[in-house]
Amino acid sequence: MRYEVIGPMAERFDEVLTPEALDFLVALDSEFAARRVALLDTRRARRDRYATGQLPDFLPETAGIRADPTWRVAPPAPGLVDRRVEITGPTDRKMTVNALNSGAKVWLADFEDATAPTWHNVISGQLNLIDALDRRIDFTDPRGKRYALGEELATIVVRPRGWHLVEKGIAVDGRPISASLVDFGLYLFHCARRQLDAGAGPYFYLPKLEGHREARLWNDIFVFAQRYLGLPQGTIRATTLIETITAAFEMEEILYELREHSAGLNAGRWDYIFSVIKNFGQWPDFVLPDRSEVTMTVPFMRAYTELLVSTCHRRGAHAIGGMAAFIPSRDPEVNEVALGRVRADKRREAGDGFDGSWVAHPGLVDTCRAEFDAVLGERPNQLARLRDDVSVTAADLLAVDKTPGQVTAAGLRSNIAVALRYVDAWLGGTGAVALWNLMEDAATAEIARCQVWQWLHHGTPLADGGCVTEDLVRSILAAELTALTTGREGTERDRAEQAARIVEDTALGEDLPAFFTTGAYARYLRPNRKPDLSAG
Ligand SMILES: CC(=O)SCCNC(=O)CCNC(=O)[C@H](O)C(C)(C)COP(=O)(O)OP(=O)(O)OC[C@H]1O[C@@H](n2cnc3c(N)ncnc32)[C@H](O)[C@@H]1OP(=O)(O)O
Ligand SMILES: O=CC(=O)O
Ligand SMILES: [Mg+2]
Repeated sequence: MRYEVIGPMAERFDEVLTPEALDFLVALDSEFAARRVALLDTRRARRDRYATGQLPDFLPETAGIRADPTWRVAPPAPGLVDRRVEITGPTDRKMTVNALNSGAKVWLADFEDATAPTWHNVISGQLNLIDALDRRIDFTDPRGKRYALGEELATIVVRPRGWHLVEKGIAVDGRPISASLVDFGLYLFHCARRQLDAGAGPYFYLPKLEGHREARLWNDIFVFAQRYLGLPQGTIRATTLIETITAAFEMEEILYELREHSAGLNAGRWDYIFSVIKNFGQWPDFVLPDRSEVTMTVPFMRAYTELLVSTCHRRGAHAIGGMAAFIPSRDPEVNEVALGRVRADKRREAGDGFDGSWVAHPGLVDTCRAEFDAVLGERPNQLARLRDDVSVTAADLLAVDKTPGQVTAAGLRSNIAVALRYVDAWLGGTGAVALWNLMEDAATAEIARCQVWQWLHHGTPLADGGCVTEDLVRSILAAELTALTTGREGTERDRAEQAARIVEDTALGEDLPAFFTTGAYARYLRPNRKPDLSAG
């Protein structure tokens, strides 16, 4: 097999893209690329079945795994015993230093929801991880602010991109390679030994899995990679995000497949909501109210998190909570509301038995820690707290019609504005942004554009009068585009117009595309350093 590096070699990229590291990626690709493609076909077929009215259920063929009380996942690895606060964020240099110094126990170094997958972001992110482990990442920014690693650093857990994405910057036999394999493979190749030397290990978060066969693929990749690199089997640890409705029916099986390498499950709430709309959005019983009303306490979300905690603890695995999207604000009143919402969210999670949770911003670390401290005290986790009181059925997981709330004109406008502005930022190379006091990333933007599609598809009535029509959506999109482009010239203006086209293509069509990122990446993000504005 022949590889070709298509992305340009910026300064020091040769330290990441060494011949040996590229050989490793090729070995991963030749062993696993076909299985990835087959699993993506399975995803499509499953979605087609849901389109004909079938609903998911717990699998009869794996009932034995669920009924067997004897198996457990591996005990927590060094650095992953106490995970009461985890900060997430992209891997640019400043965020890397800030996240590692934030006081959180874990940093989820994100190549997924929080990163726009430009070639530059992907490779420089890997370089930053290497530099952080070598403690040569300190720098002074143009404002004169000094960034330097402190003494007590968060444990790094890398989240590679999901199976749906490819990386065009590296081709194997003329095809773009799987983005998951690039992010996983480069990090493992360069950083596994560095992490072991530092007393931790190569740890991962696995995003957007749709079932246990995808977990089995990851497990087989881990076994192969450890053998290839001479690492003891079981060195890698992975926390799987349960962020699709289909994976919610296979939590036990996912833990089982990965058990030697598993570090638990995480409640990826935003992609979860996206997945519910994506899979069942065409059915009237699944129409959701305004995004702000789909909270963690509505019945179908509550069922999902309760099942997650009880499943994890029965198997000795960490249950990690999700992201409250509120971020600190410089406006004291707004800030107080945001902190209050985050506090309530983390209090509920700690009380429910989660072992820790996520924050999106260093300013929220203390809030999250205080809530988990109040429940955990000196204990590093609450794995011993079995939730035998929990009993969740398939109907509970699918009780979307019990979600209270309304669809409003403001909710529709907000979704259109968020989708447009987020996609615009993403095309410009930024994968997480603050919009109207909320953290928005790929998962939340997917909800926004899918809700527009869903309401349009059903001609959903608006609580304020009228209903959602194509004319209405187009007129709001046009107004939001005007607002966004005011004062912009040239390529900046072109980028906003591209973003509007992406929103149109992925929210206004007859069919609902599975991800906006796949088409937008194929068409607009070229593996050159600057976003390519000549496409379309
Ligand atoms: C659905 C999911 O998957 S959730 C997980 C994926 N999403 C994320 O990880 C989002 C992470 N959060 C972020 O990217 C950022 O917080 C944003 C974009 C939402 C807001 O960032 P900003 O606009 O820079 O916020 P703000 O100005 O308040 O930041 C203050 C400081 O904190 C830093 N900071 C903010 N968030 C983070 C973070 N997550 N990690 C590290 N540093 C951070 C900023 O870099 C800034 O540093 P500086 O003072 O040295 O310049
Ligand atoms: O990745 C997390 C999510 O909520 O989505
Ligand atoms: Mg997600």
